[in-house]
Amino acid sequence: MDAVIAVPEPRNEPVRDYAPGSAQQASLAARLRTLASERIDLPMTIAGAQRMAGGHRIDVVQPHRHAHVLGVTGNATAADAQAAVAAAKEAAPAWRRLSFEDRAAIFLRAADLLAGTWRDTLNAATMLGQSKTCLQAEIDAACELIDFLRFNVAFGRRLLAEQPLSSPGVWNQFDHRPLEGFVYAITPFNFTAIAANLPAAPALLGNTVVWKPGATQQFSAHFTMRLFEAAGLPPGVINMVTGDGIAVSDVALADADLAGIHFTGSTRVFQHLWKTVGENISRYRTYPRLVGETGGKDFVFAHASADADALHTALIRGAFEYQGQKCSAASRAYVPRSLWEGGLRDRLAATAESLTYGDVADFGNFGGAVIDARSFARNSDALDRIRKSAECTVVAGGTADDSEGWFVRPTVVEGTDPTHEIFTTEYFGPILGVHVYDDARWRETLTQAESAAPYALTGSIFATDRQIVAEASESLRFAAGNFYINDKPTGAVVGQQPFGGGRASGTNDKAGSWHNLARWISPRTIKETFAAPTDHRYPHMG
Ligand SMILES: NC(=O)c1ccc[n+]([C@@H]2O[C@H](COP(=O)([O-])OP(=O)(O)OC[C@H]3O[C@@H](n4cnc5c(N)ncnc54)[C@H](O)[C@@H]3O)[C@@H](O)[C@H]2O)c1
Ligand SMILES: N[C@@H](CCC=O)C(=O)O
Repeated sequence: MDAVIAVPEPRNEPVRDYAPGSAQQASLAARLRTLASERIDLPMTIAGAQRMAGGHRIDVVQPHRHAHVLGVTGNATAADAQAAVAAAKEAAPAWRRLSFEDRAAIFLRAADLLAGTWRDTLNAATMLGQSKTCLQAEIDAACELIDFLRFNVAFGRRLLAEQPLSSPGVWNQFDHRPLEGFVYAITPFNFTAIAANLPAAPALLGNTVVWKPGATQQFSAHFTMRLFEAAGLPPGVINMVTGDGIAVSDVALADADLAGIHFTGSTRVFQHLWKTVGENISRYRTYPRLVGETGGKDFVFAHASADADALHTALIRGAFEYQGQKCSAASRAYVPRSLWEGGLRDRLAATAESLTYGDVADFGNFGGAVIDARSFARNSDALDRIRKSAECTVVAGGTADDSEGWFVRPTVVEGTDPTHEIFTTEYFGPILGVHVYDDARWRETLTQAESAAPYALTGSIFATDRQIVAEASESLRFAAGNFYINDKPTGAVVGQQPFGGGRASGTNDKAGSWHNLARWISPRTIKETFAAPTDHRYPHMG
């Protein structure tokens, strides 16, 4: 078709509230019961074919009831990885020849399916496999993923429209090529939407992908792959391999056609991948694009002029929603003594103690369990150290129990030393460190907080005094890629707060924005001259 096609104008997907007695809650509860009653195979998908990975078997369980196995997956071997890389290469020519509109239609259809008949399935899988409450699943597996799919099409269309100037007699064009080679997408356990977006965004722009989800997210990743297929994704465009990824990296990072890594996860793993690419740099046909969004130690800085009610709610939601397992979670707070001793400490402690963590299929619970035994050990070991530390006072929580699920209680710790590990280390659990400062020392405290941790992902300032807001915003300019004024540091919405951070938090390529999509194209500049010169001599030569 000869036309410049407009794409549908995206709007953020409305969030359902699943109120008690609603048809929405009843329908989701029914899907939860069905998925929990089955024990399914969680295979790889390579060139459109499903088969179990060749390595050892891994049980995928409900974190809040770890004896309950939802499905069984396998660890991908080097042979599995080679098959996935080969399938991505094989599918590439036909996929990149399809028009942008044809590719976009597949992902727009996936968004519509997810907004409709697939919504309960992906939400229920995310609740059971990742221990999210219905609201936390809804804002992730439904709304954020629908938004990624729809907004990326609009951002992609805008990128393709970007063309160079042409002077008289010349026509200059950008050919927005996909990368030359395959993209390796490696995704974290904590967001179903991120896991889906990391392979989908490069694929939209004509790349083919090897996707390695986190093993503990494999239950919802399985249904995400089925959703893409239902939307018409051709075989080989996204090839999903399962397990820990070690053998997959051995193969993919050594391949001459590795064109990019799209990673979200811990800083440690991303640095390992980057170093390996560096060691292999002379093997590659082209320099691989390295996009990684990684860890955080996200802060809330409160000034004495802050609204105490808003601050209290932001700390509770920011630190303890999804058990503190958002990369954006508030895990360190700086609070003036007047507010802390004026009631905030007691209120925060009482609310934290009242939060119910339990089975997420019980819609009355505020949260669930942390993801696995490794996370439980990391958090309970930290609590042991905190309890023994002379610089720390546990104000709420401080306990953990893994007898049925990997439960860590919402914990508030007052710390006198702002260089203590509670202000510098990412625990990825429900532990909030609070440093209480003398009101007059807010500026020194702000300066210390700015670089207390190596990360720079999210952060908030709470103040009603505009001078303070302006000064803090300037002083903290490089301390967070997503900065919030009088709001919690979590809950970024696609198209509204493009997400990502700097320093040890990543390459800040802003998932769900044109900035990220630009990393998955390699423009070719074409100059055509209509009346080419036919005399090599210049006028100044006489
Ligand atoms: N900045 C962001 O946008 C963002 C978003 C979500 C999560 N995170 C971060 O992710 C972390 C939590 O997620 P996680 O526990 O899944 O992270 P992780 O780093 O443990 O794992 C991430 C992925 O890397 C894989 N992996 C590990 N070693 C590998 C290797 N050698 N080769 C290939 N794959 C390998 C894992 O299996 C998983 O799929 C936290 O640090 C959190 O801050 C960041
Ligand atoms: N984008 C999410 C966090 C993603 C990381 O886990 C938020 O803004 O809360």
